Amino acid sequence: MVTVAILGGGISGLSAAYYLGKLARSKTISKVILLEASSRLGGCIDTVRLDDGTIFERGPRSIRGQGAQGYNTLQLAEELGLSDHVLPIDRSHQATKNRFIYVNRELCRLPSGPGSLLMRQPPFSKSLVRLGWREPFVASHKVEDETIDSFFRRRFGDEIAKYAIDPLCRGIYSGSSQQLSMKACFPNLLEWEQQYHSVIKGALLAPKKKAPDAQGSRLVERYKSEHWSMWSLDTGLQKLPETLAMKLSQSDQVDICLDTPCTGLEFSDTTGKVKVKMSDKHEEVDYVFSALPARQFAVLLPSGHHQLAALLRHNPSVSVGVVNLQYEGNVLSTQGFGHLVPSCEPSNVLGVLYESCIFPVHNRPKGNNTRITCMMGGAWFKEMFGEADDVNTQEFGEIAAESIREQLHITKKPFRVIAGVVKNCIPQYQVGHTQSVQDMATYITQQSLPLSLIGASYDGVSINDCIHNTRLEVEKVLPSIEAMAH
Ligand SMILES: Cc1cc2nc3c(=O)[nH]c(=O)nc-3n(C[C@H](O)[C@H](O)[C@H](O)COP(=O)(O)OP(=O)(O)OC[C@H]3O[C@@H](n4cnc5c(N)ncnc54)[C@H](O)[C@@H]3O)c2cc1C
Ligand SMILES: C=Cc1c2[nH]c(c1C)Cc1[nH]c(c(CCC(=O)O)c1C)Cc1[nH]c(c(C)c1CCC(=O)O)Cc1[nH]c(c(C)c1C=C)C2
Repeated sequence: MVTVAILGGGISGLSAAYYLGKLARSKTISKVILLEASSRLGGCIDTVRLDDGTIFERGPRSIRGQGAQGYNTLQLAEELGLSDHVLPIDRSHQATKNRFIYVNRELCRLPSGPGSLLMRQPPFSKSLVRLGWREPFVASHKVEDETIDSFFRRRFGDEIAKYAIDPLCRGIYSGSSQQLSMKACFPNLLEWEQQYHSVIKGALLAPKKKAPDAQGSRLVERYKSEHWSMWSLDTGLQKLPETLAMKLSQSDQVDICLDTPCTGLEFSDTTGKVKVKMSDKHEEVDYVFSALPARQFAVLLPSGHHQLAALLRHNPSVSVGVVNLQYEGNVLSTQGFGHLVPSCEPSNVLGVLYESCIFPVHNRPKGNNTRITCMMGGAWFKEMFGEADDVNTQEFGEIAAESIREQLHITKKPFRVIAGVVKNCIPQYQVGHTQSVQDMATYITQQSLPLSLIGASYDGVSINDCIHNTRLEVEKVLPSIEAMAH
């Protein structure tokens, strides 16, 4: 009988336990222990549910439906019985179409849809078509990897790099386009440059990916027929890890241990087993899935594996100040998903989400009120606010309220402000990241370590990526885990 340990109770760790239970042949895995350091499951997914019915997200708020990864999460939601709890947003919704950047004290709508590519919209000096038409004629470079900023500057010019790509990197990674890796974050575009000598030509000529299979999922069919773009859940995204945990706790094989940090690992050459250390005890298991942020996993490795530890330390993770604000009345004059602030602007804020517009059912049910979330820090956290452990979160609330007053012209005072810091929450895939991940895999194979690395640190930070990559990894290693039973 085989025993497995999963380190980390975020969405990746929980998905690993779920797919092991779903895909393993009956009774081959006798026990799965999932260790979570904190007193809560879900990791970055963190919904605040207030007594008056208001729902705020401190972490992710929406999941995209597109592609194999998006379909997989919808399928998971359906398997968990969450179909009737899904809050969809369709492609014609304001939150899909209206995304803004705040430049020169103005909110500027980002182009969406083919028509808007032809129009000049501030802050751009020309239409995106006129800014980008030369790209197919720009000489291509054979580079292994480079920063996102350098790629877009050389192919599309400064304006696109500054006003489209820089804020995009802030709105997904809380990161700097001058540090993030093109190969890790936008691999297709880099490939198109190599293969077609142009991103635009690649977009037009590359064979279109076959539409993924809906796998018989009714929720995926609804996504397609109702033209959804993204979705959440009626009581917030936390319901996803909560329901996963509930489902897992119905199994005799799974043991979820909260407040139980893993403090170290030891790999035995003789038995092939792994000693999983906790503060006051240990467990011997046959296989380990680490769903921890890479740098936090690095410190758990025994000293003999310093080469793997060094690779795991390649990327930093950044902290994000998250401030949820609630106002009486409908104070938002601009409807949309939110706005991002490019790094060239003199603002402490990365972006502002117009939560009431995205998911109005999460508003306080009685009365007219507005919810807004402000995010700050990220790759600039230290230079703006100092060490994440030392910040005064009240100051964050004040900065957020002031930025909202200035950027959205909301002069009313919020009646509720919830400010906090989500520490080291988004990994920054720096140049060379893809190679590091490959080197980690090679090391694990060469050393025959009974270990899988899953989670946001490796191959995509979105919830979709975390769940889908975990599923692929479980499918890949399950035969060898099952073979240990004999
Ligand atoms: C502010 C914010 C907004 C986001 N918005 C979106 C969005 O809109 N859409 C989207 O798709 N994605 C979004 N993301 C990204 C997404 O939420 C995360 O990448 C994803 O949830 C990471 O999941 P994970 O399980 O890999 O890691 P985590 O959620 O970080 O989980 C790791 C877990 O390991 C635990 N742990 C740490 N050390 C130990 C130890 N020694 N022993 C045991 N346990 C340990 C931690 O307590 C944690 O619970 C957002 C992220 C943030 C921070
Ligand atoms: C300002 C900080 C952040 C905002 N959202 C995130 C951060 C760090 C995190 C985040 N947002 C998205 C993802 C998932 C990406 C995916 O592949 O699914 C993550 C990790 C979704 C997203 N949000 C914005 C964009 C352009 C995307 C990409 C996918 C999509 O097009 O839907 C824009 C955006 N993010 C934030 C704001 C204020 C904002 C405004 C336009 C906040």
